Amino acid sequence: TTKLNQPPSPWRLPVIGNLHQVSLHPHRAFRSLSLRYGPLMLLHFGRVPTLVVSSADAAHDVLKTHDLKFANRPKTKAVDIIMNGGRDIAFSSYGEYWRQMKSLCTIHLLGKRMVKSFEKVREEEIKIVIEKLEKASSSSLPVNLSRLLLNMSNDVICRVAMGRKYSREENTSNFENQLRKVMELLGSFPVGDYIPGLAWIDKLRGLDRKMEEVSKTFVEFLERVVQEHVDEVENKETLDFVDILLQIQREKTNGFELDRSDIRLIILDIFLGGTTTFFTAIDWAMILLIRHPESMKKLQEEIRMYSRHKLYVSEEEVEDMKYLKAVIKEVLRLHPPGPLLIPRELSEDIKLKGYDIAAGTMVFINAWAIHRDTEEWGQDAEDFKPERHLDLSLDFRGQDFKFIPFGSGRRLCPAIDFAITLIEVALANFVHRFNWRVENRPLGDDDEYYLAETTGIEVCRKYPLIAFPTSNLSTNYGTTTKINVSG
Ligand code: HEM
Repeated sequence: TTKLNQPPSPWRLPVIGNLHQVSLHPHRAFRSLSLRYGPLMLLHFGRVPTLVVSSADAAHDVLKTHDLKFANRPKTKAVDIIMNGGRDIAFSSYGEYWRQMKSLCTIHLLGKRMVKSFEKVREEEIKIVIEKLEKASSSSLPVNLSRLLLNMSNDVICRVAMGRKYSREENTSNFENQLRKVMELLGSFPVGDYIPGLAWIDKLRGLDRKMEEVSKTFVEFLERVVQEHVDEVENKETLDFVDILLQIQREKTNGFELDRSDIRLIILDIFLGGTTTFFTAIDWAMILLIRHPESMKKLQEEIRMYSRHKLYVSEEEVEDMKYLKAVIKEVLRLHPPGPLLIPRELSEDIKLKGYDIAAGTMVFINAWAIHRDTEEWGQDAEDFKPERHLDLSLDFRGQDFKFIPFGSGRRLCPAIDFAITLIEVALANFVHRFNWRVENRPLGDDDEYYLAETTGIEVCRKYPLIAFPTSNLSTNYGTTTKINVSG
């Protein structure tokens, strides 16, 4: 090792390495360290060498120049138990199986034509939220907007993936709780992954048992859903993801060989990839707009210009709204739902910017830090300023390495259109129909409260957004079905 030129590393402790420096907010801890040690920094999580990438230039080298070599995901115990040994899209190693599953999802499930086919589902679910907001508005009561947005995200994904809501109406709490448990366990920190000698601690904490339990519950639930689809006889107007996957299984479309466990894993992946990310993006967008009234006003004016006299802003109208798109880009810049993307693993030894990086190194791309880099974004990089995107042709599809909320390269998120379409139309409607306010905090700690983050790899706002909607319409709404779309 004396001959190797390794990237700079902070001082580390025996056995645990740099684990004590990670903190509850790894993206923040990594940025502080990278300001001292540079944009390519080598840490050690127990026995696992871990490269942290914190500049657009270094991200370009990893995600573009050496994309193929960085295309694996690290295997963790949680992935192994819950995701069936990582035989799925998000976690499996780069290879033939992953290639097949990803192209199947990109083309058959998440392509533009499919996204369009679910327009009605989005509209219905957004109107359900609008109806609740109208009720709160007429009685001047606050709503737990975060809860409403999370339910909406869940319900859209449920209907798109499985044809109906397996949710609150019938025991959803069960389904939603299980989903939350999976997320928590996938983001948990099994000590044994990094320090094998201490794997007994995970057993003692009951982590292994919880993972096995949650995996079993999900297999049973998803198996029931797939079987219900097999047993269905009626011809459906709109096919959901399970229908399409079963069709592909029957017809072996494009040579895809799918078994039941593949179908179950794809659906689970869609839930894991979709639910919190949608919710997180809209939740941040709402609080940032509420706290920046000048941006809120500009956005409301733009929406009114394109959709005057309409009760519902359609997806077609949203297409031309440049300021709305700039707002969403700014939200994803400041608060990417996956601030460190999803970790990668290097498959062979390479040289990167003159440094030697060994095969097996785990890699975090600190998108959060890159999105706030003053060299790339200017001195006001920390400020919420949607205007900065109006003159930039910068896109989030993985070509501009200073802006990578959906990642880049082979592992790019396959659901960009799917995600952005819902975020745009939902935000346009909530902002168009209502004026919003939140109460000032009695202790004057507004920033600490409203901008606080959860811990872990997927980061949302910590505290629920309790807000007061005031309807912009005098119309009274009874039920969702009475809402007149054309106005
Ligand atoms: C605002 C919404 C979303 C954001 C910000 C987001 C972000 C990301 C990121 C950062 C990655 C990792 C990329 C990389 O390693 O380079 C990813 C991967 C992935 N996302 Fe998304 N995502 C969103 C919505 C969704 C939705 C709605 C779905 C499913 C319907 C989804 C499914 C996936 C899947 C399956 C992968 C794994 C791809 C692979 O490993 O090849 N995502 N996403």
